[in-house]
Amino acid sequence: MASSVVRVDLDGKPINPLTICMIGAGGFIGSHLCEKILNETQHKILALDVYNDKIKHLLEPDSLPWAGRIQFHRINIKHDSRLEGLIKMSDLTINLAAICTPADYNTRPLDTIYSNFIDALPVVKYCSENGKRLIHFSTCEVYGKTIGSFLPKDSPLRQDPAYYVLKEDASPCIFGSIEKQRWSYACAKQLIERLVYAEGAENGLEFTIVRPFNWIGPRMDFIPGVDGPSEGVPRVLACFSNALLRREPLKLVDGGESQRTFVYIKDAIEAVLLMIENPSRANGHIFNVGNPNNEVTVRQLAEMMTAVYANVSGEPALEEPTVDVSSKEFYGEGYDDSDKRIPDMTIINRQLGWNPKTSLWDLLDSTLTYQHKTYAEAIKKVMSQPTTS
Ligand SMILES: NC(=O)c1ccc[n+]([C@@H]2O[C@H](COP(=O)([O-])OP(=O)(O)OC[C@H]3O[C@@H](n4cnc5c(N)ncnc54)[C@H](O)[C@@H]3O)[C@@H](O)[C@H]2O)c1
Ligand SMILES: O=C(O)[C@H]1O[C@H](OP(=O)(O)OP(=O)(O)OC[C@H]2O[C@@H](n3ccc(=O)[nH]c3=O)[C@H](O)[C@@H]2O)[C@H](O)[C@@H](O)[C@@H]1O
Repeated sequence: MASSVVRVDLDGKPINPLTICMIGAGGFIGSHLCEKILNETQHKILALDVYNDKIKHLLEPDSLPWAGRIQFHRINIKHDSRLEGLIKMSDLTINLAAICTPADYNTRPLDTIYSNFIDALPVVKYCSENGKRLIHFSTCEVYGKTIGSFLPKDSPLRQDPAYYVLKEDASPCIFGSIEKQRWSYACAKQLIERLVYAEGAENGLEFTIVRPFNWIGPRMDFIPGVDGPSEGVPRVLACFSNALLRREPLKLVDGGESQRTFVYIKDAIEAVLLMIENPSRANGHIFNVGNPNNEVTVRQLAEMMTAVYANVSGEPALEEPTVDVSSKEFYGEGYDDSDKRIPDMTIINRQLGWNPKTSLWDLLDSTLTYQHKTYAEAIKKVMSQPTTS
């Protein structure tokens, strides 16, 4: 619960209550950010989204302690004249709205580009024209592939961090060719970052850009056939959770050799709250937000999730817990992948003193406990129904 004690920022100054226009508040990150803000601060939220299932518990009933501090507006920002008014009413806008599942990047490239670039344009424009601060959500995918991935496989330089650690102010953005439509998302995100940056440089927009590195936790995406389309392909956490719940092998795309660093959503949200409440330290910056200590290959992730889920569910793992699939079979033509993603933490440490805390094992343990509690029964029901063909 938010206490009445005056909260102070990192420089010891009292934090005044803000009105925050949060676009995409009904998604995975938005739902955790709303929870954190309502529980720990006195800020008000204008929550904009086309869906609100993931924040329903925060909106109802009216007797909730924070009632009156969150207002849901069902708005599609592609075409809604209320957007500018809501931005004007707020001190700060946070834009989370996006198509951000890789299965869409090569199969729905137009929707992906519109969502991540065109639809974000009015938000940037209204913030700039009305002198409002903007926190814009980009992605670690803007880095694309590492420089090291172009070196010969046996080159010792591949072990040198200079060839793979991703730095906001130094690393280049390296994408594949145009027919590799995977990069439609990263390219759209890069261009909107450049636009936000240019609005800052030319028109004085106060902005912060966030580059999340694989934030994971409860409420991420959907479980196909339960709370999302049967044929839908969510991000890896939900794909692997779905397979574990159904007792099917986890699919490893192209051998599961790609590497990722995973950060617990609750750690990452702490960083966002620091950005919200420390504008003088966050404005004008681009921040990597990830956990460099939680690196695994996708194959290792699958093995760890299998072991954790066996503990959580009490059911032994399958004898053959994984199966290999090609990216063409799994994602279709035009897929490509980021090889390795280690965030450099210098800027966020220096500006906000933030560090992630939760190990991969611990975050998988709490997340898979949530998945089991939330979905195990529903999956059993779905699987016991006769299939229509
Ligand atoms: N989760 C991660 O690890 C991660 C990593 C990198 C970048 N990001 C970025 O962070 C942001 C949020 O990601 P998330 O994981 O919460 O995704 P999400 O899909 O769960 O949330 C996005 C929300 O935006 C809403 N939305 C999309 N288009 C909209 C529109 N036109 N009008 C209104 N609402 C709209 C969706 O309904 C959804 O609720 C995205 O910009 C994403 O690119 C997330
Ligand atoms: O989370 C992030 O930081 C960013 O990266 C994600 O991209 P990616 O990590 O490639 O997406 P995942 O679906 O989580 O896949 C991770 C890896 O697992 C693999 N994978 C995925 C699903 C599966 O069933 N099996 C499998 O091997 C993918 O090929 C990829 O190598 C998404 O693009 C965004 O949500 C976000 O911008």
